[in-house]
Amino acid sequence: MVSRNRSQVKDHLGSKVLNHPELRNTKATEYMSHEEKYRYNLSRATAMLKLIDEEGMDVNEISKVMSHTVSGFTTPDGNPLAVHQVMFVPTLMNQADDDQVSRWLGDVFNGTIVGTYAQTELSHGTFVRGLRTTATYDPASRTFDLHTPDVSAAKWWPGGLGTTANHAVVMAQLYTDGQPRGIHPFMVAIRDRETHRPLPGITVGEIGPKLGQNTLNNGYLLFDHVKVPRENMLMRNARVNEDGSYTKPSHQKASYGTMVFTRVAIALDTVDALQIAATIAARYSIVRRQGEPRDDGQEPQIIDYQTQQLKVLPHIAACYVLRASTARLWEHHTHVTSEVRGGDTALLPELHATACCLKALVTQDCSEAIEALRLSCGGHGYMTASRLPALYAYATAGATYEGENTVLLLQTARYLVKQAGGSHAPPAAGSAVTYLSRPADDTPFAVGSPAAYVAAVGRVARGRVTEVAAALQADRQTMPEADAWNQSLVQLVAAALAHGRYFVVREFAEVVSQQSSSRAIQQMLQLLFSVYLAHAVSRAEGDFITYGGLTPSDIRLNRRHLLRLLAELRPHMIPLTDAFDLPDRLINSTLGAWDGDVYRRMFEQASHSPLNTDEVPASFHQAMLRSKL
Ligand SMILES: CC/C=C\C/C=C\C/C=C\C/C=C\CCCCC(=O)SCCNC(=O)CCNC(=O)[C@H](O)C(C)(C)COP(=O)(O)OP(=O)(O)OC[C@H]1O[C@@H](n2cnc3c(N)ncnc32)[C@H](O)[C@@H]1OP(=O)(O)O
Ligand SMILES: Cc1cc2nc3c(=O)[nH]c(=O)nc-3n(C[C@H](O)[C@H](O)[C@H](O)COP(=O)(O)OP(=O)(O)OC[C@H]3O[C@@H](n4cnc5c(N)ncnc54)[C@H](O)[C@@H]3O)c2cc1C
Repeated sequence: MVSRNRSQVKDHLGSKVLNHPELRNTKATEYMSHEEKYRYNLSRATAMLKLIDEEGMDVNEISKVMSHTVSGFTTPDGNPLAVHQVMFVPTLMNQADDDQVSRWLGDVFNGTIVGTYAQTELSHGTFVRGLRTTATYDPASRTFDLHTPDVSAAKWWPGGLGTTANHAVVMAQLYTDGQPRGIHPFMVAIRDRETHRPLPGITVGEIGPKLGQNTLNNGYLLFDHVKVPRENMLMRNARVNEDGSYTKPSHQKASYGTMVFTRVAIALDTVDALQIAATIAARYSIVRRQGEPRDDGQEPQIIDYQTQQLKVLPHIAACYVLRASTARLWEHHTHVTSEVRGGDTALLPELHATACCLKALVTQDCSEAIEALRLSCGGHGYMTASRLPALYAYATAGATYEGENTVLLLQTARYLVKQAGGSHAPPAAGSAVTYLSRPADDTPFAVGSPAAYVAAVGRVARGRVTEVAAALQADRQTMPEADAWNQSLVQLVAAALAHGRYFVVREFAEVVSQQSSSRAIQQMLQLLFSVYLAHAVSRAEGDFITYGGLTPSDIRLNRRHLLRLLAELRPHMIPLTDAFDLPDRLINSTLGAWDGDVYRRMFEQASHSPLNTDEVPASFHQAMLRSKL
């Protein structure tokens, strides 16, 4: 099938999903039980999977229909097949060898095999090398013995594991010839394909309610000496031969590949959630009027308060800036993956560093922004029907899963300090870290010049990285490595975030400079960029004085500049959010519909409360009688 770019995909497939016979009629799920919600979301997830199969979608198309924009409509409480689609299938495609792919993929695509990615355990998520599920090879029977040594090593969290999947890619410590060989992936049947009952030796179930995403169907899993055929270790990278001899992978972290992919997907996707939240808050801020009437006799629209502009508008700019850099990362990931498949792993370390950093920066920025946008809607933003709480719950999960953000930023920092100290292979042409080995960009700071802001963001990144690299180097002379590293953790995280910010603004500077189809569009992109940059400086004024070359007077000027820019952006707020092209059914918010009919919608949703069915609910009398009041 011919590959389509992302925006074409949206036009082509968006309407297919919205008009699909099994998807077009939605139900409110707020008052459903846990089980009813699961059934509703699972049946819709299954319809989506069939659609993906029928359409023969490629990975770009799948990324669109699995994106939060669409999946918030198809599976509003979390997709129990998300991990199957986003992690299980890609792991098979990239880590199974050709024989294994042909053995399993037919059954995966016809829906006979439904899988999950079972890595995290009760006592270990972050420290993957510390996982304690074992896979011990026995050359006599040519099987692996999968075993959970105690309850703390139970797999805990995998999405879809609870009650949905019948297979799992299990990440386990491999032992051959009595030697530990590190973490490797194994394809394991966990439930019977016909009856769906757990197979012998398997204990499996669902972990219980969470802050949000309650039908992701996260589960637990324990193995009691479960025998798995040798052919079920995924063998594209490392191999175990029949006699138990072991062949190492071409890259020591080849088995971590799925995590890199998912981090890239999460970074891209969390911006979708921000776009929805920004659209809701923008529309509500126009409709909502409150305060002393003005000359025209009307109470002011809340967006005309300067404070409200600061709460809403920078996040609209962030949608544009973060969308550009995450889309670029997605393309770069595709390129590097094909190089790695061809045996060239040279670009992998930097891809890993960038994916870690962007996943962390984007999920942190987006969850903070969505919470700010929720607060900007006052009391009504607290209601489930505004959709803002669920959007927050979604974005903040992204700060934890697929690598807790602090830990991922430390991976990036490790790469950066090595680059700054010259102890890593020099970066390839076009690398995002060449600035570390060049003199600082001394473009003088000038309010109103995006290029000057970008240079200052670069000086902050360079200053943060080189400073912490030097501190680390000095500490290494006087204390053990682990202590020296721990001594610098806070500064390392700040350095990685500063690097991420520089990456993001350079990417957007390129987007603005390359935009040539319309002068008006270019001016609008420049305005959005200026808002993003001025806001970035206002959020980290200390850094810009310490490392960025700004003076206290520049900081004061920037504060005024930001507020002026916000006033300039305000008339464009609605067209800029309309441009996200989100139909009401995808936004699904009482506050964020296109027609602005907020108050009618709020009453309409209240009418669904089961407590309003009878004038006096039976439960009231029952509870009063029991409490002897
Ligand atoms: C198609 C679909 C598209 C869109 C759909 C939309 C969105 C999807 C949205 C939602 C998805 C749904 C649900 C999400 C479900 C989430 C699932 C999970 O959470 S799965 C579990 C994830 N777990 C983690 O991420 C664990 C985090 N920890 C780690 O990754 C590792 O422990 C570590 C922190 C990287 C450390 O590893 P280790 O201890 O082994 O390594 P060192 O730190 O010692 O480093 C040594 C060396 O290796 C390099 N390195 C580490 N990792 C990688 C890598 N992945 N690739 C390349 N290189 C790597 C590291 O940089 C060091 O290099 P050196 O300095 O030595 O040169
Ligand atoms: C909704 C959801 C879905 C998930 N889905 C899956 C799934 O499908 N499959 C799967 O395998 N897993 C899944 N997970 C698990 C997830 O990947 C882990 O929870 C995540 O990687 C964080 O690990 P942790 O829970 O061990 O956190 P911890 O590491 O225990 O984090 C706790 C604190 O310790 C700090 N910390 C830990 N190590 C360090 C360090 N080295 N340096 C500094 N600080 C440190 C962290 O910064 C954090 O503040 C899911 C989790 C969630 C919430």
